[in-house]
Amino acid sequence: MLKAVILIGGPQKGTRFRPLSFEVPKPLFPVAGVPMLQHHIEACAKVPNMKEILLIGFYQPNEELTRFLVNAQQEFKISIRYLQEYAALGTGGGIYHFRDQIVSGSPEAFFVLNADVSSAFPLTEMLSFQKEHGEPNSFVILGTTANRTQSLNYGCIVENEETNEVLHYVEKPSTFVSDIINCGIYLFNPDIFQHIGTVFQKNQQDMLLEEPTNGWHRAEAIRLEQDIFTALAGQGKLYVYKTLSFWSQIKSAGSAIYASRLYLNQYHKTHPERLAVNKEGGPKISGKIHKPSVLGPNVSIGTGVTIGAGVRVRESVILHGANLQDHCCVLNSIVGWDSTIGKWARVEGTPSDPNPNDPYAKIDSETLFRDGKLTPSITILGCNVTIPSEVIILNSIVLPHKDLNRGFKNQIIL
Ligand SMILES: Nc1nc2c(ncn2[C@@H]2O[C@H](COP(=O)(O)OP(=O)(O)O[C@H]3O[C@H](CO)[C@@H](O)[C@H](O)[C@@H]3O)[C@@H](O)[C@H]2O)c(=O)[nH]1
Repeated sequence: MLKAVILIGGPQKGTRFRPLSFEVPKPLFPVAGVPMLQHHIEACAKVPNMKEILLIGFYQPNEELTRFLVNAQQEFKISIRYLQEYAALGTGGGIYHFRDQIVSGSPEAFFVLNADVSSAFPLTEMLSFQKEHGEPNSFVILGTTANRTQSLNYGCIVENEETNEVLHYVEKPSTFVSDIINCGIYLFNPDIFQHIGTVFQKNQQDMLLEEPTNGWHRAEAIRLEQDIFTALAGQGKLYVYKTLSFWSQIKSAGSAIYASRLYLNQYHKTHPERLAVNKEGGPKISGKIHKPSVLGPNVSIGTGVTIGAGVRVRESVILHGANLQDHCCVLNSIVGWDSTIGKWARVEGTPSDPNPNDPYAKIDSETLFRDGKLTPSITILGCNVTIPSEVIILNSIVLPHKDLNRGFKNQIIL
């Protein structure tokens, strides 16, 4: 029997997602029309013999999360539970803290997935790889290739090219180590807890030797990457399965639009019913869309959205209840819940897509500011924002409930 754990983190971590994360926890933000996490859950539920999915994080359970869990359990007919950490315990500390829940029922193996990635999730392939390669109780990291410069933003893996054993692991190195990067998707078995346990014991001893500190939970804060993988590399225990299928991180709102595009491409095969097509009997788009409007490519429209005549939308996410009035234009933007864009207004952002001429390029999740200036990025309208008619909003972030009276360029409107 198998299980899966999804690491959903907690509120402090979603800062590059503001102001969208004010309304909805980042893991529930819609990517390609469904909550980010649903893609993980769908992939896990498809794996034969999968018995349970555990979400581990330090969000306070709220109505939105509970509703999502109840709906997902019904839709995917699998047990899904949320386990809340008492503090941020890191990527290894959370699974260690809840190890009894994970090993209950004696799963022979379990997946661990970072919530903030989009992927084709080749989980069954990882299982077959584990059976064919490596020692019976070895662990598998999903890897992909990045270009040299961007590899520094990820965990980097040096492998034995014949056996795929991980010989060397460095988390976000400062100089080039390898172009194989960690995708944040792992296949473990209960043996992993012995390794995490050793680090926990050591942390506890170190703490006893130190001056009393304020973080009493520090021994339990353990990072899989730096504390576990680095030590396991070269021990014949850790292997890398390299995928050629799509994979991208979702750190910023801009990368959510890019991830939507990746999933929408996949929907042609996996979920054609979720795609709008221009034909009789095609999927019904909720909301009122007038004929001369042009939507796409890569546009997701939430429920209850109203779109007037002659509207143009591309590379954007329109969240539920928004109202796009006649002839407005929305490019590379996220339009928040219940926001209104006036007639002939133009809301535009700058995409941060990976270089299309480099097959190994990844999306750069830029910081908000560079050299004291706002980095041009997609435009984000928080919820319930009103943009007047005939103005231009360019590369800006508008906080919720703003009623703008003119156009803005390269600004955060508080
Ligand atoms: N439960 C829990 N989850 C956490 C915690 N800290 C982080 N997470 C979750 O763990 C995932 C990794 O988050 P980060 O710690 O921010 O790491 P990162 O910069 O995304 O890098 C990781 O992912 C890359 C791939 O996207 C890897 O390349 C890299 O090696 C590393 O694993 C995210 O889904 C985040 O929500 C924690 O204390 N508790």
